[in-house]
Amino acid sequence: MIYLASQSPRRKELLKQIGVKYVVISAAIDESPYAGEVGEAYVLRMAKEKADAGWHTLQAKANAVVNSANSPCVLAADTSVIVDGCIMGKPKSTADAQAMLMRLANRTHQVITAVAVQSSNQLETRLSISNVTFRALTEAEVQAYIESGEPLDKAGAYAIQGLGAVFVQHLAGSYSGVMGLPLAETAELLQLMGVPTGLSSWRKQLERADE
Ligand SMILES: Cc1cn([C@H]2C[C@H](O)[C@@H](COP(=O)(O)OP(=O)(O)OP(=O)(O)O)O2)c(=O)[nH]c1=O
Repeated sequence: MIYLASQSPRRKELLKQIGVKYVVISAAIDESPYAGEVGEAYVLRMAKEKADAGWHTLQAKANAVVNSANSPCVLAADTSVIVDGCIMGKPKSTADAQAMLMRLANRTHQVITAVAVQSSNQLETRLSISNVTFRALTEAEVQAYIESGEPLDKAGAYAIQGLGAVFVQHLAGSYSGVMGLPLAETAELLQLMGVPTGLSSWRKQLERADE
């Protein structure tokens, strides 16, 4: 069992996809970048701060820790879109979303997701960097996309897993990482912490069948 310090529906869905059971806890932090902070450093700092805030929430609920069979751990992540060194988080308004999407049109940008797992004596992180190429976009189709409501809670104002997929010509990297939680890296961190995934229970079943 792990504690997920995230309100992102995508992160919940992706963890479920690999058969990880979790409990959601709150982890509110200030997400403003420092002056001059570069994308990789920023997302890593955000993921660590979310994991740390989640860990403090957990400690405040002492029972959860005491009653937990295994030593608990907190998982958090952060995703940003980077273009020309500029960090794009979630748009603050529809005008902001329009500006972001027009800036991403007809070129390649990076999507960086950091994952952090905090336990009582260990903090481990992983970084996933993907390159995504958008086709050319018209103002009218961007406007229609914004009216769908999809962009407003997504970094870079689009969802590769949603209608935004029609803008994506090429992806080099991790699909789940772009969506908010890189699953290869996440599974590796969970394995380090001794948290089972769906694959580990399949492995156990296969081992039992072999006996
Ligand atoms: C680029 C991209 C981002 N996103 C989402 C993933 C994240 O939820 C969001 C980036 O914002 P984040 O600040 O990383 O996460 P969040 O505020 O949604 O959730 P929390 O901090 O509670 O964990 O953008 C997609 O769903 N699809 C995409 O293609």
